Order: sequence, then structure tokens, then C-alpha cells
Amino acid sequence: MQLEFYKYQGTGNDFVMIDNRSNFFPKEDVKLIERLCDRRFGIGADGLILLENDSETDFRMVYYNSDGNQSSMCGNGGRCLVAFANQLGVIDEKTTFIATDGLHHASVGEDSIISLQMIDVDEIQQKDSYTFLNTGSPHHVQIVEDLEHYNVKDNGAAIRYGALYGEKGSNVNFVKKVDNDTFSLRTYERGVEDETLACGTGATAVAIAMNATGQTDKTSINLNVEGGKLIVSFDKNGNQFTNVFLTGPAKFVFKGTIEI
Ligand SMILES: N[C@@H](CCC[C@H](N)C(=O)O)C(=O)O
Repeated sequence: MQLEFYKYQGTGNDFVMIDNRSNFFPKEDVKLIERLCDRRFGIGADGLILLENDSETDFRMVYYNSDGNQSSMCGNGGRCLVAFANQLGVIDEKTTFIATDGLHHASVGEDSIISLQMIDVDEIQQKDSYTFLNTGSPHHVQIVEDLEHYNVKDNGAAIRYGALYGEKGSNVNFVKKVDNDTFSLRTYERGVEDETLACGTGATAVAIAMNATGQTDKTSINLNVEGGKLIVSFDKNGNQFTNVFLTGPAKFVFKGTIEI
């Protein structure tokens, strides 16, 4: 069977997109999804996303990591799916869709800039050397020396598989403060089991964590990721973060068919 796919990337976090409104895709086939995401034996991507019909919103997002398993929210994937829905003519400039962590509002701007509302955050664990919070996916956030030369893969894996997070694990973000408005980060992603060029829920977690721990008093924060630049903005009331928006480019790369 020939499978039609679209490839998108958001600041270098890349995804295979499939229009599954007719419900044809074998959703439980972990090996197939892993092969489609494989950079040598398949299309190559950090994850795969199905766009499905939903009776109450514009569409449903179903997200899989490149290991073939369905997972929690993907911020960059959500932004890319909004661009895909716009390309398919499913939505115009504004949308509301459903994902695993609930409803998301989003808008399509000029030059493929997509702004996506993320979940509210009110539980933040602050420890001496790190912060942990859930922005739709779980994130460990840690400031490190010499981020440019930091071994993200080995240190990220040690934390992801270590005693702190048990079997479920966590995504792991290493951070450097550039100035009061800007932070750089590199992320080890659970389910990819490697560093990716960007992580949207990770960038969101870093922005909120940096504000919550007093590294900045800003509520609109620039994030330098390996694949480009993102902006995270929010309203803050005590330890409650609402109206959280993740904004950045989401670009169509190519479409094709693959034998499955
Ligand atoms: N790349 C994503 C995060 C995807 C989910 C993550 N790998 C997990 O399983 O927790 C993003 O942009 O947020």
C-alpha cells in the first residue's frame, strides 16, 4: 500500500504528518511508525502526527515519538499540525483543536509563524539544581556551564533514566541565560532518546521555570534553540501561569508517498 505523507519542521524539530480523517492509518503499529520516522530506513523525523476529525473542534492531534509510541503533548508538532491543517484547507487563520492534554487555540501568522496556546501551569517543583514542571509533557530544567559544549545526549539520558523520574522518565532541558529577555536551551527528548534541534513544550518549560525561579522577571521570553528561535509569553499570578503561548516558525518541507 502507498502511504501519502507530508513532512514539516518547526525550528528543526521535524515531523511526518498524515491526514487520517478517513481513519485508515494502523494506529497501533508501533514498528511501522518507528520505521516511517527512521532517518535511514524511512522518511526520517522526530515524531509522527495524525490529523483526525473531531466532533467538537476543528481537528484532533494524535502524536507519536520516533520510537513508535504514542506520547504526551508536542508543542512544535502542534504548531506544525496547525500549518498542515491550514495547507489542507481544514482551517483558516484561527483554530481550536483537541490534543492529549486538552483544547488548544492557535493562529497562523505571516511567514509561517504559528502561535499555539499551551496548557496552564500551576505545579512547579523547585529544587537546588533543577526545576521540574509539566507543560503538556514532563520537563526537567537545569542551568549548566558551557552549554555549547555540553554532552546533552549522555547527561540527558542519565537524568531521563535516573532515579528522579522512574519508568515514565522526563524530557531534559539544559539552559544558559543570555540576558533578562533571552535564554538558550538544548533538549534531550524522551521517545527520541537523543537531543533534538528544538522542543516546544521544553522551550515553554524553560521560560516558565526561569521566571518562577527569579532568573528573569519577564513574561515574554526569547528562546534560542539549536534549530532557530521561539518566543514564549504568559500571564503570571503568584505561582499560576496562564495564557501561555508558544510562537515560532512551522514550515512545510516536502510531501511524498512511501510503500508500507
Ligand atoms: N518535541 C516535542 C515534545 C514531544 C514529546 C516528548 N518527546 C515526550 O514524549 O514527552 C515538543 O515540541 O514539545
